[in-house]
Amino acid sequence: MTIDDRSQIPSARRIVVKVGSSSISGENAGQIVPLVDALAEAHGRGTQVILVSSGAIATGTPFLSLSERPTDLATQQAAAAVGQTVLIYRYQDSFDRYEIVAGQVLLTAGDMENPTHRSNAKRAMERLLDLRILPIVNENDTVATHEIRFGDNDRLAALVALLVDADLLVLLSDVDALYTRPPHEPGAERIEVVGWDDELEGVEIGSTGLSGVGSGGAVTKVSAARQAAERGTAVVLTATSLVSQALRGERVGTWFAPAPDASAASVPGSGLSTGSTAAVTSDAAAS
Ligand SMILES: Nc1ncnc2c1ncn2[C@@H]1O[C@H](COP(=O)(O)OP(=O)(O)O)[C@@H](O)[C@H]1O
Ligand SMILES: N[C@@H](CCC(=O)OP(=O)(O)O)C(=O)O
Repeated sequence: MTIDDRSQIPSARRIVVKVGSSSISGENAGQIVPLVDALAEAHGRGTQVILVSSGAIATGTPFLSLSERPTDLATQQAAAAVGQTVLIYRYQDSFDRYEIVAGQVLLTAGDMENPTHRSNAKRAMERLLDLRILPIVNENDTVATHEIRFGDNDRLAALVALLVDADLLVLLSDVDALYTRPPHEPGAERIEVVGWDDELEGVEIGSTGLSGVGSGGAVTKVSAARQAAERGTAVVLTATSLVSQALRGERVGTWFAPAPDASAASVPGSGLSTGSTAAVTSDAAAS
């Protein structure tokens, strides 16, 4: 189904929620519990929920006795190998409170481009959802290389949303919305709605935030949101602390309106769509 408005979110059939490293690692590791509460609430009303979670490298870093996120690929892979198991344990421990079983799915960019791997991933995901298991997806960091890495999980989340034909993609971050400029800068204003085909004229989108933990920043979030919206999947970009309000359909974050005729904007066979900029519009114009 097409979700045209936030108020329809509670009746979504299938949603993908993406959370970034900065929101669920380090001093924010405690945010896993309220995140799981919100996902369990949606799961409990019959929505099929897929979580795309970053955080393997950030979670693993202290276990390697490193004080900062490693910069070289091999140490990132080592940190991810250690951190991914800890991360999944933390999620499952929290989902146990609701008797929800999670399933780990690790994907690479190559998997999404290779038709056989892609259909294998789709089949596995569909089966997990049929079985009422909640898939937790991350990039397969230990086998990915610089050339094939997604580079950020925002794009991975958009690809997963398209793969499983989700009604809604929720991109969570450490800021509550997309702003007209990096939110710590003076004069930054919250953007309520972005039309699927408008240009973000005058909007300054920075890379990663002050935490130094994430890797994508708002650039990758806007790009991922556009890719999904152009293909007809609605997107909410908001803070991890507002996920339960977002999933209840409250007016939080930035709403990326889905294209009414998704096929018109797509590139056949690529799984992605064209266009590199989005636009700020008034609420009335875009919704
Ligand atoms: N125009 C903007 N609107 C919102 N956030 C922005 C903007 N420009 C830069 N950012 C930054 O992007 C950061 C989110 O990206 P990142 O740190 O990679 O987080 P995550 O780990 O959640 O992916 C925010 O902390 C914010 O400071
Ligand atoms: N796959 C990596 C994600 C890298 C990353 O930091 O992504 P993000 O926090 O979404 O910007 C990990 O789990 O550490």
